[in-house]
Amino acid sequence: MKMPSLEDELFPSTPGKFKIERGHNMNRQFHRCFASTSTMFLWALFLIALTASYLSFQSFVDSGSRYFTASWGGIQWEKQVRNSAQIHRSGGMSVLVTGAAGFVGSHVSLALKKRGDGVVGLDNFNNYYDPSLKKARKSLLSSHGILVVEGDLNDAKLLAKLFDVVAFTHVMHLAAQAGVRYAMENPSSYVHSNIAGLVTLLEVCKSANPQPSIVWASSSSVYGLNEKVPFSELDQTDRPASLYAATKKAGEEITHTYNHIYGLSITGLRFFTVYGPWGRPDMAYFSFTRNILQGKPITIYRGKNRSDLARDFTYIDDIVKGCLGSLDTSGKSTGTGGKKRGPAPYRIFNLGNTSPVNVPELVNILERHLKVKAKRNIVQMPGNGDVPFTHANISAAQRAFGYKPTTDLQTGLKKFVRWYLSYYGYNNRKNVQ
Ligand SMILES: O=C(O)[C@H]1O[C@H](OP(=O)(O)OP(=O)(O)OC[C@H]2O[C@@H](n3ccc(=O)[nH]c3=O)[C@H](O)[C@@H]2O)[C@H](O)[C@@H](O)[C@@H]1O
Repeated sequence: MKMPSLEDELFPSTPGKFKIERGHNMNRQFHRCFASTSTMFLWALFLIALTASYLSFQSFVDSGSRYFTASWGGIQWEKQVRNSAQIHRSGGMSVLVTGAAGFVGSHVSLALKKRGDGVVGLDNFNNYYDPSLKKARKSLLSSHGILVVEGDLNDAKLLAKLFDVVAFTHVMHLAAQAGVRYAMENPSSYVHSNIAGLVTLLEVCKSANPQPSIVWASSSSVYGLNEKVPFSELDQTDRPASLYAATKKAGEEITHTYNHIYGLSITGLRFFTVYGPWGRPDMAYFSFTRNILQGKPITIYRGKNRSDLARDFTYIDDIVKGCLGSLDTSGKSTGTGGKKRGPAPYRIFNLGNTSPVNVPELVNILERHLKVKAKRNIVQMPGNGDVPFTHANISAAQRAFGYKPTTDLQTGLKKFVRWYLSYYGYNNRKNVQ
């Protein structure tokens, strides 16, 4: 005798069994047939209802998770983005400013808005330095009608959405992992923002229709071990002294590729140690000010043979003028639908002050403005990516858009100290990291 298979057990109404009954009673067969048809109908209905409720649940979960995990999206949000991007002057531009809650980003955003351009900011508000300072900058921008969207450069969906909502004419790309010495502590953050984030942004820009023109922040640090002064854009830049510098140099090569293949208009700006109000707490002039006011010692690095280190410190307002000049003269991208239609501009400019000041002199100026003596701790410069000096040749930027820095370190630091004291107070009541 054949043993019932597992299949037989699960499906007792096999065709064979049904066959036997059919031979005995037609009436019963009819009823059974009718009964099984209506059962099948009910089952089908049940399955349809189940599928429909599953699908609607899924879409609820999808949209719900968007609302719970992302701070962007929705009709209201799109309206805010459009308002912020609105142009209020003839011949104006709509600019996506990345790193808008950062030091340079917030200043450039305000300057653009004030002259009637549309601005939408993007910033990930990371905690490399005190995020409350970034939030305060965001509030300042918001009071001038500028929206800063919270999101990361590597979020391609968010970037694409922003370009869906606004046909940006320009991108001012200032978001980056900054800081020369921190690269030894957290190398991957430099790759994440300065390489991966840059490529994500360029991918979205190259596919946008129309393509925007891009102006972005490179760095004076790309000159690395270059000793020829002042530093010219034509000098060698293949000997970076830090991973930070290497990622900025890589950015210059990567943007060149996108210019070459896709026809994106690119301008790279090599900033020289930018300082000023609303600045970065990780930079020397800022942390020195905090320590001097708190009576704490400051560490001053010294180079080979007891030589002082020097920087071509550049005041923020001069940098802002350079950024706006670059945007105004950037020329158009030539691609559409990800295809190049002709050659597009590729430019690199130094934006410096052209008069380097050594670090002990920077401290002297701060002492005078703060009316407090610094406790100086002078040590040999550690091998952590620093370069002994920087000095910009700015003739290329001068020719291209009349760039001419006008603020010396003495004047610029006075403005910085005034801001610092009004923001933090003499007792540094706000927690500066
Ligand atoms: O020009 C640039 O491209 C770079 O300028 C700065 O980098 P850096 O010039 O090193 O600025 P600070 O960190 O403020 O240092 C200024 C000077 O003070 C010195 N320093 C710094 C910190 C310290 O505790 N002691 C000290 O003597 C440094 O060695 C350097 O000579 C910025 O931090 C970078 O993000 C930027 O890209």
